[in-house]
Amino acid sequence: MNMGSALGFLTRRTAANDQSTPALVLEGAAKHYGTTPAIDSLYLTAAPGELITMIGPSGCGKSTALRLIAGLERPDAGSVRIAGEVVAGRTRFQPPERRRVGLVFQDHALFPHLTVAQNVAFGLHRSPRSGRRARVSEVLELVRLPHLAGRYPHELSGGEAQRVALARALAPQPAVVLLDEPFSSLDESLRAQVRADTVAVLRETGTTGILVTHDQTEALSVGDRVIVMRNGRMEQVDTPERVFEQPATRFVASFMGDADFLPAHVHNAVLTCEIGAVSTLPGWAGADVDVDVVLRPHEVALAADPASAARVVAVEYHGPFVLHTVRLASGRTVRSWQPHTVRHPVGTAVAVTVAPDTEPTLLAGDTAITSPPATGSRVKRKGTSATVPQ
Ligand SMILES: Nc1ncnc2c1ncn2[C@@H]1O[C@H](COP(=O)(O)OP(=O)(O)OP(=O)(O)O)[C@@H](O)[C@H]1O
Repeated sequence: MNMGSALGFLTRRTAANDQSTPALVLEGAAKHYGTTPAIDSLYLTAAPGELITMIGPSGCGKSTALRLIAGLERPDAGSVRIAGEVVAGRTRFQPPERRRVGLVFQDHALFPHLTVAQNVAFGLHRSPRSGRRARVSEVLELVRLPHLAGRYPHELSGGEAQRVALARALAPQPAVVLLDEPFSSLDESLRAQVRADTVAVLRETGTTGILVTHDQTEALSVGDRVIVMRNGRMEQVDTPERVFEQPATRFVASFMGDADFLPAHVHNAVLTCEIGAVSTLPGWAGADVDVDVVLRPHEVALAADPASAARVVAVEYHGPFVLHTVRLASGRTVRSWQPHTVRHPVGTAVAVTVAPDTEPTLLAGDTAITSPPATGSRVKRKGTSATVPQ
């Protein structure tokens, strides 16, 4: 049964879901440990009901960001506002239990000595006693576990425990639910189902969620927006499509999916690189400039060609597709996805081209550009630099 479709009668939109008030606002929130900035001036506005995924390398500050929002850490600077209320700022600090925030962790963090129902009721100690039992039943219904109300955590499967953790987080009707790698302890087949169920419940209840993940596919497929973090900063906050198709920086391009970078040149509005013409760039007619072009494996086409200097150097079978790595004449490599029936053996000479209609990202230095750099500015390429002609 699709859990989302069964939930209509349980939907309860809260004051926090007032569409005019952002569920969460970070304004310059920062946190240092000693001299290390774990979080460096974060700005974010999350709309009611929005689901935002957060991804970045280990140590980039994802958990610290969640801890600041939850009230488990005090910001050194900036403020945190939840459903219109300042909960951390220059003169104010609300402890976690006074914030309208729910938490779901990777390890579920259920109390082992309490039953499922008691775990869910735990967050309701501020609610009138009379309504608690009904609310516990309601959220257990929401996660499809009313029949397990009397069980203890050790009697639950991983997926069930995660749904109880979600029910507990949602019981007090928080304005924001923070989910810190909630599915990473589940095995792969279960993960997809629990993830779909969790997203359905968040959507159905109109709850705003910030979900930290290490999984790129999860970040792109679950989020209305994706935050890509790096070194305590938000490198890009954007829709999944733009994060993948129009990465703002070299780092985002390489972190979110496979990407290869080739030196390229724009002249007469045509972008060319070692493998030939890539695309035309209307609006770049006057530009004569060096850039780097970002190529993703699905954008690179291959054809056996004995006359080509490019050689296949690795072939990886991934099931639905086969990843070919090709060394070009320059020694640089690019990767190409081929359908699962296509296998160019290692050593095959191949012609490499860019798939038609590709609109690749261009980089000047580490930053993506969508228009020609200003005349006379310096365009830095990794390891080189060039001056845009006057
Ligand atoms: N209590 C602490 N004391 C000192 N340094 C800390 C503390 N907590 C985190 N840090 C440091 O702050 C930085 C950010 O850590 P954080 O746990 O937020 O990263 P993360 O992105 O969640 O990492 P991961 O993906 O590995 O969980 C790291 O350099 C970490 O070593």
